[in-house]
Amino acid sequence: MDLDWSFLTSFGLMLFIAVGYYWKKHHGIPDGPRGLPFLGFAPFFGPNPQDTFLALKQKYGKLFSMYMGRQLTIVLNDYEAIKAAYVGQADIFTGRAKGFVFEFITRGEDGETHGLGMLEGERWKNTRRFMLSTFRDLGMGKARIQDRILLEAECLNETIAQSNGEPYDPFSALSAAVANVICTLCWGRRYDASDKVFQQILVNNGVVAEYLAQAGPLLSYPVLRFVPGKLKQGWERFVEVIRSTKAFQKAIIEEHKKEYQGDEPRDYIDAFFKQQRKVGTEEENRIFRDIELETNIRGFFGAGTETTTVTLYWAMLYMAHYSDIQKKIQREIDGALDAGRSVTVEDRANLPYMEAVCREIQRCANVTPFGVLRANTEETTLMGYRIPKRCFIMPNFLAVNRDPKLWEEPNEFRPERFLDKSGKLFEPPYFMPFSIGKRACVGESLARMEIFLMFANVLQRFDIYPDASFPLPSVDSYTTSISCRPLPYKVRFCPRNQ
Ligand code: HEM
Repeated sequence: MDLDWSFLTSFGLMLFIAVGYYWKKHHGIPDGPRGLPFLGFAPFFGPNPQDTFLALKQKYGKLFSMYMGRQLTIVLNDYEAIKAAYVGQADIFTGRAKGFVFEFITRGEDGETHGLGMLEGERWKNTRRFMLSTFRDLGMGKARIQDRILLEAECLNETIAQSNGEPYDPFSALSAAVANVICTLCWGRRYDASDKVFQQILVNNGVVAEYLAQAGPLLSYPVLRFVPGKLKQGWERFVEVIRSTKAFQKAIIEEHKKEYQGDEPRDYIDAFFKQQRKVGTEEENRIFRDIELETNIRGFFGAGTETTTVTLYWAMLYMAHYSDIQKKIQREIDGALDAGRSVTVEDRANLPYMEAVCREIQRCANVTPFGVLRANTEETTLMGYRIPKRCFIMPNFLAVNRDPKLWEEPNEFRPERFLDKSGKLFEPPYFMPFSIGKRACVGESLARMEIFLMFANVLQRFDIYPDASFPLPSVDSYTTSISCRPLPYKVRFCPRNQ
C-alpha cells in the first residue's frame, strides 16, 4: 500500500503543534482531576460539591488544578495556600474571574463591565477606596449605622412576635431587616415589609442568587442559554429580573438627581453625586459615571443581603438544635444588661460568648464555601507551581474551616474554640469568612454588626424551640444558591419571661 506522505507529514505537524501547545499551557501547573473534554470537571461536582471538594483536598493536598468548562481553575485548599496567594502575592491575585453571566449583569450599554465586584486595576482601587470612605462617613462602624440596624432589629422582633409562638419560617423577616439596612445606606429609604415594591426586590434578589448558582454551564458555553427547555426558560426569567432590577435602580437614581442640591450626603447616591460635581482626572471621571453608581448599588444590595440573611437564618437553626448554647447566651445577655434595654455594640466587650457563637456559626455554616472566584492578572509561581495568566482562582474556605490541623474536632459545633483560657474572645487569622487580602469583603464590619445586633436582640426577647410537627433539617444539610443556605425550616419563637 502506498503511503500518502503529504497527509502523514501534515498530520504529524498538527499533532506536534497541538502537543507543544498543550505542554506550553500545562507544564509545571498543579496536578488535579481530569474531567471530560470540553466540560472539564464540572459534571463531577455532584449534588454535594462541598463533599466533593473536601475529598479532592484529601487526594491532592494544598492546591490542585481542574477545568470548569474550558476555564483552567486553580483551587487553593488550605490556609497556607490562600495566604500565599491573597496576601503574599496580593497584587497579582486581585483580579476577578470573568464569566458570561456576571459580565451580563454588570455590562453597560457601552459594552464594558462595571461595578466594584468586577473591576480591576486602578479603577477597582479607586472605586473601592471611595466606597469604603463613603460608608465610613455614612456611619459604618459608628453609632449612626448602629441606630439604623437597631431600628431594623426592633422591626424584626415585632414581625417575629406576630407569629405568636406558632411554627414560623423567619427567612423573609430576616431578609427584609437586612435588606432595609442596605437600602437606607445606599438610597436613604427603608420599606415596610408589606410594601409590594420591596417584596418584589427581595424576590428578584432570590431569583438572581439561585440562577447564579446554576449558571456554571454558561460560563464556557453561553450559547446553551438558547437550548429549549430548562436552560432557556431559566435564562429568560433571569434576563427579565435583571432588566426590572436595573430599571428600578435607574428610577431611584433619577429621583435622587431631582432632589439633590449639593447638601451633606444622606446616602451613597448623594455622596456619589457630590463626587461627580468635583472636577477630576479623566480616570476619576470615568469611575464617577452613572453606570458605575447603578451597578454598585445593585452589587452592594445583592452581595450584602443574601449572605447576611443566610448567616442569620443558620444562626436561628443552630439555636433550635442547641438549646443549651442558646440558654448560655441568654444568661450572658441577662447578666450584662439592665432589663428592658436592647443589646448594642457597646455591649460586645461584655458578651464574649455571644461573639464566639457568631463566629462558630460562620465557621460551621460556610455561607460562601468557595468565596467569590478571583483571577491572577499575570503568570506567576505559587508554592513551586506555575500558574498561567488569568486562571480562575477558587479558595476552598470550607477545607480551611474543616482542617483538623487548625481546629480541634472541626466537625463539632463548639463556640468555646473562639475563647481563650481567661474567657476572652480569640479570633485566629485562619478564621476568614469574609476572605483575606486587598480584595476581602468590603461589607465585613457592616455584616458583623448586623449579625451581632439582630441575633442578640432576637435571643434577648425570644426562646427558639423546634416543633414536633416540623422536624428540623440537620445542620449538615444545605441547598446551594449563590451562598450555602440551610434547608427551609419552621421553629417557634416564644417570648421569654425574664
Ligand atoms: C455574612 C455576610 C457576608 C459574607 C460572608 C461575605 C463574604 C464575601 C466574600 C467571601 C467576598 C469575596 C472576597 C474575595 O474576592 O476574596 C465578598 C466580596 C464582596 N462583598 Fe461581601 N460578604 C458579606 C456581607 C457583605 C455586605 C453586608 C456587603 C455590603 C456592601 C458586601 C459587599 C461585598 C462586595 C461589594 C464585595 C466585592 C469586593 C471587591 O471585589 O472588591 N458583603 N464578600
